[in-house]
Amino acid sequence: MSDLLKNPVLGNDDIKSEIDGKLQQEEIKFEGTSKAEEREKEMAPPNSIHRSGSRPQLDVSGAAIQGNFEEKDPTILLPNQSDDISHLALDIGGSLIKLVYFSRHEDKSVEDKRKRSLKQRFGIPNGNRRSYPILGGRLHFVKFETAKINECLDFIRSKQLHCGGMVARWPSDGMTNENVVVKATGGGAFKYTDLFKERLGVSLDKEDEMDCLVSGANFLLKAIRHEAFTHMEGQKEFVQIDQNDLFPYLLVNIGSGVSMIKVDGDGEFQRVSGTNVGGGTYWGLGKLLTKCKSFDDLLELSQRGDNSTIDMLVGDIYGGMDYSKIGLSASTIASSFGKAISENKELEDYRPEDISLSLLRMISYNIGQIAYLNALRFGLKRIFFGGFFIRGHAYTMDTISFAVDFWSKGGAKAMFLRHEGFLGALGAFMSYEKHGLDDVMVHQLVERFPMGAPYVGGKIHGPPLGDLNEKISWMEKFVQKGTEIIAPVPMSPPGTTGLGGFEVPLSRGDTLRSDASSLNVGVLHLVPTLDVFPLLADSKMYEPNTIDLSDHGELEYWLTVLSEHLPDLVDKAVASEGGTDDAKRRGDAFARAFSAHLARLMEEPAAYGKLGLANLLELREECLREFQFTDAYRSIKQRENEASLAVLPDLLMELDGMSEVDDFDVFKERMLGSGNTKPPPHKRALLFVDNSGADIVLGMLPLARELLRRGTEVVLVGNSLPALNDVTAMELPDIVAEAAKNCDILRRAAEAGGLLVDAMINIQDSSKDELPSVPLMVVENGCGSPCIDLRQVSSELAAAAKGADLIILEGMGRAIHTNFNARFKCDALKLAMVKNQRLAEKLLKGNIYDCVCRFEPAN
Ligand SMILES: Nc1ncnc2c1ncn2[C@@H]1O[C@H](COP(=O)(O)OP(=O)(O)OP(=O)(O)O)[C@@H](O)[C@H]1O
Ligand SMILES: CC(C)(CO)[C@@H](O)C(=O)NCCC(=O)O
Ligand SMILES: [Mn+2]
Repeated sequence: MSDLLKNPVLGNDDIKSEIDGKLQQEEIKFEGTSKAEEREKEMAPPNSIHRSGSRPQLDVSGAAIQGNFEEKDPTILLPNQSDDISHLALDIGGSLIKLVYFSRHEDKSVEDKRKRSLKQRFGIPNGNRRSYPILGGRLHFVKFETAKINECLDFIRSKQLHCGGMVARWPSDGMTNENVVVKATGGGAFKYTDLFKERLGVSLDKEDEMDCLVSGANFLLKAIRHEAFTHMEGQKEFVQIDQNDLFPYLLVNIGSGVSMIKVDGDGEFQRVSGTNVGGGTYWGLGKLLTKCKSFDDLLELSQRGDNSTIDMLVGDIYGGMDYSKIGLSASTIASSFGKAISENKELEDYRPEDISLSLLRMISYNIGQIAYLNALRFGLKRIFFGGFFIRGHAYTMDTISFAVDFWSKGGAKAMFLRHEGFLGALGAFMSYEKHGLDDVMVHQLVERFPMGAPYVGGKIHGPPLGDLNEKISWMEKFVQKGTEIIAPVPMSPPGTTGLGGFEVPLSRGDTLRSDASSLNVGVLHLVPTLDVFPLLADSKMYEPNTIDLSDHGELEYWLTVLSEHLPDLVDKAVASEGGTDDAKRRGDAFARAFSAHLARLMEEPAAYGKLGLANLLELREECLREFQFTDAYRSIKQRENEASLAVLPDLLMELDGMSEVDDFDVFKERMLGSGNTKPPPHKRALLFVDNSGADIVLGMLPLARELLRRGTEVVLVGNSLPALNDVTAMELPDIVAEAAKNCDILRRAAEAGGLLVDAMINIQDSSKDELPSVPLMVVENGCGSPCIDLRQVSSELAAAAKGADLIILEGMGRAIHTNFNARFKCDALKLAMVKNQRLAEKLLKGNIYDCVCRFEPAN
């Protein structure tokens, strides 16, 4: 007997259960597709739509190479290529307007000598900036109620999203919008054409709604890691879809109405079914029956509901008995709302909570069932559900999953998409072919979760606050009034529906666990210069995180560690900015914001997608940057570097006095050989460095020096952005230059590697009395976190890695928290001191302050 039969009131206890168990992740299989089904499949209307992939012509007249002609991929300026492609796309549906818009990254990259010499050596491409004009920026996701379209128009105007690429040139000149065309889909693209022309002066370029849903879904499933997830009995489990095994699938978009689309490939699909009983039905009927003022209120009501007061159950009909012969238990819903017929009650006699739940279950089950039937009809293995009816709501997803599971007898599983309601808008955005978004690869996208919107009473109100001051003053108001604030403070644009931010569940579920999260999506950063680290043994199987935070105990522990460390971090951050009043305000706001993130994650660990310790640590750094703390450890790092550099000469002398460097067994053998055999030195070593001060100066530099002495090229790999007291790539050349003052080996290697700017000339006319040295180089790793995800590294690191045959990962973040279990194509050495008791015990069966030395030779 299935679970549905035993317990149709799915939820209650099941839903409350904590997120520590795991769903079995299986290939979804239907038990056989019959001949009749095959026939049906053939009879389906042959209206598959194929989309042309042609790209518009570039205007290359007057093209000129910018900068150095000798570069491998120089930037080409196209002065006559108009840049007025819009950076906004819309999906105007029956209930909601969805916006996807793009903001360009400021190009802060400086072409210093270090970079130029790396380019010469490795031939690093320019990040394809021109071939992907859209890259190098952020994609934002926002929604509004269609009924409040004016707010949407105001938002577009306030952000100048309607001005295309010309905003920088003529910011306030209304005339410039004349030729701007904005891609739009959904029925409203037709209905509101004139309104957009009148109010914003832009023309809407209509894109087919189904076309957009499909290209949006295909993009997400291919380009975003862990976009899809299953949700059963309160358990969310991210699914990694194999890009080469994505099609065919059934896409069920639950908007106001429901569309079911069989997707066979990019631009290859067929709308096979639909139902008019959808999200609009739930919200519309719910509004009439409960007098609720908002969709969220209605959904919240359902969480306290008991539908058996309204629904007619099998037991109501069968005198409390199961109808087991046909597999129905007494508690199965026989007829939604059926109890209302026989009782002599008015609408007022029913609890709105019960009505809402009954309605939600009726509609979700029905959609789940129709979806299953269509999947069966075409022999489809996967069903993805999108549309804003789902709204990240645990109970809704559980109900749909349950229906699919029940009807398919466990053979099929429903899957959901994190960007649920934005498929159409994303698809419309991608139809700007000049953006080249369809070529984006997984490793070029980074999702971030800024503390976007005011957060009160466990709820996020309003749109993300872009302005720093606005953010801080909101946080301050929050502090003053605490949880008493229930209404959002005025902000622009008012009255939007909870966008860009995240909400903390209101109740952990008296009856139902809420994860009232209207938007669990962050801002998508597109970074064209990111690459997959080429020395990973198996990049598909690679998992950076050593610690799995889906284990509740682990999550709790690490969240506590981070919150306990917070006051100290704030002190340091404030001090790093001179301890001014402004810095104090920002520090305070940072602390609130970061605590809010932690609280949110404690409540719902998967709120921001799949969560690992590395993500948490990066979130903290991002949050600091968000409140403009660019380098909290700046002065501490400086002090420690100076102190260490002062004792370096003595250390080097001591090391030189030793017969051989203090080594450890296997690595020692690989380096020094045994007996008479002297193994050849490595050709090039990548040293992923960690902390400033003694760590880099007295640890890694002497190690680099030993390698250089043996004739191994050394590449120091430093962070692109500051994180804790980690040394950054930017800081390394100066540290090396200081160290080189007292050491010939380092000096000559640094010269050869282009690190000593003044000495560059000497290399050119090659000093006669010195033998040429192997180079010591510095590359940035592409990240700003104490950990490193090797699926997303800088192109210069990827280029340097191509000739490397030794990797040394140093420090807790890079060698233990992440990459402890990573396997490489070449020799790898992982070095760290374990500064955490729990890790020492659990992971290494050792003690705090033990040192880890893992040497893994290439197979
Ligand atoms: N804040 C909200 N306001 C109104 N409806 C919401 C809200 N949040 C979620 N919903 C639900 O989402 C549905 C709309 O989903 P979606 O935006 O995907 O569809 P749509 O594009 O407006 O409709 P259609 O595609 O049928 O034209 C609503 O009918 C409602 O059930
Ligand atoms: C009409 C659309 C496509 C508009 O998005 C949608 O609301 C829908 O699919 N409605 C269901 C219509 C039907 O197939 O019965
Ligand atoms: Mn829609």
